Amino acid sequence: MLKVQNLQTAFFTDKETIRAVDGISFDIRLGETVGIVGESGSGKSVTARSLMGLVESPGRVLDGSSIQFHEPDTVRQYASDFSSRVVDVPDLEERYDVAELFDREELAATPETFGYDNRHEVPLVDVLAAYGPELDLIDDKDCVFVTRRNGDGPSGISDGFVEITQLEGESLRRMRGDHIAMVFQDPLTSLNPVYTVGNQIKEALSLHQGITGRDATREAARLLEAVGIPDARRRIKEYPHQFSGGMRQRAVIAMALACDPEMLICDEPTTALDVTIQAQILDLLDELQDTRDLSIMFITHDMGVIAETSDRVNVMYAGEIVESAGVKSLFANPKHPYTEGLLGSIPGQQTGDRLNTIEGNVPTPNEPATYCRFAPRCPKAFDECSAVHPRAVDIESTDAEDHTAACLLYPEELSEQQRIDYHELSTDMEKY
Ligand SMILES: Nc1ncnc2c1ncn2[C@@H]1O[C@H](COP(=O)(O)OP(=O)(O)OP(=O)(O)O)[C@@H](O)[C@H]1O
Ligand code: NI
Repeated sequence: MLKVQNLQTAFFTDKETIRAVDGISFDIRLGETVGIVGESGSGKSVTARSLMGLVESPGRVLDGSSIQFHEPDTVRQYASDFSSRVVDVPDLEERYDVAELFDREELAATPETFGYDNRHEVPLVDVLAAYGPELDLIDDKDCVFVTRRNGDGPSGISDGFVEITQLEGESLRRMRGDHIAMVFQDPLTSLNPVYTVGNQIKEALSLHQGITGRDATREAARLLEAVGIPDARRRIKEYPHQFSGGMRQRAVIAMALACDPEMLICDEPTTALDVTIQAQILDLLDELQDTRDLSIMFITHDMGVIAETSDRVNVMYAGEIVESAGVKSLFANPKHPYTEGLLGSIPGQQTGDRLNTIEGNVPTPNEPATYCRFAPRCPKAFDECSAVHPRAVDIESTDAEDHTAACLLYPEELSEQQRIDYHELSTDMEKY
């Protein structure tokens, strides 16, 4: 559904360049919940804002980043609404040899940037999505999405994606409302205090689904009921301040659903709520996901919440993903010392009487990562950790999902010197 590759988002301030998101890759499949977890300042919210095209100056998503939204109906709709922006992949594949593109100077990437060892394996579409304009393969302004055809016109499109980083104006607004919706920590940022809750939901219905008048009133009440607000017909006439915190967050979720999105991004949606209400909201999201086949990206700093919500998890630290795994594998077999630290700080999980938290704070990533950013806080760090940047290593998984950890302790079966070479030289594992 969503494929994020080498996403880099930086803030350019007078003083420094903050690499808030520094080359992360992950994907989200249809109907699944993917968790993003990490301490304050690790880059979770900037990741979410990047996916929504909501990064504000002095920040921007850097060239070479790719965010692909794959959903055939969406792609067909965009192809018909923005027809000058279609790129025909099979046609380009006939004209360009991917391996040769890596000889060009404009391609500031290696096959590894795209997740491949060998340049002949990299699909042209991946290069196109991130570097199409730089390589003059596609036009800078026109081409926002890429399709594979097996027939003429939008109905002939069988596969493809919308490249979100290239969207602007109307096409971006539509992606944000119609296809990806967001729920924030504080429901009051999404609700306008001077309009009734019902009117705000009706506004979203009109804007994104073209439902107006009495139909909209009926639908708004139905949505409030669906998110578990009792006496919905009466409550749509109330203002946000007449709702409790938990009810407000339910109303915000109803507003998000009024757009009928395929994907929901939840940025700490329950952090401001007390524990009982938090559990109710998590149950609600779970139920909505089942009934609507929603894909959810769930951001939290709380490993306990991850355990309850997520199918797969990406652990973020200082702008990077340091570990990625299925939720069972991550909890049963955490590999990165940072993940171990996060798991150790779940209340109720401590051994002994001292609360087990990680000392110190997330550093501001204001220079390229040439070493492990967690090393200064890591109980298992050794000298080379401050000199070599670790890359993601495949770990044997305890469930069906891929499991990777970016840490110089792995691959475990190698000697320390071999591991350092492996990370430093990006050598093929087969060499060992
Ligand atoms: N508008 C901005 N200008 C400059 N730096 C920013 C801006 N927004 C975010 N940052 C920086 O980007 C980094 C990541 O911030 P982000 O908000 O994504 O963290 P987070 O993981 O969501 O943390 P939290 O759990 O506190 O919400 C931080 O170092 C932050 O200071
Ligand atoms: Ni945040």
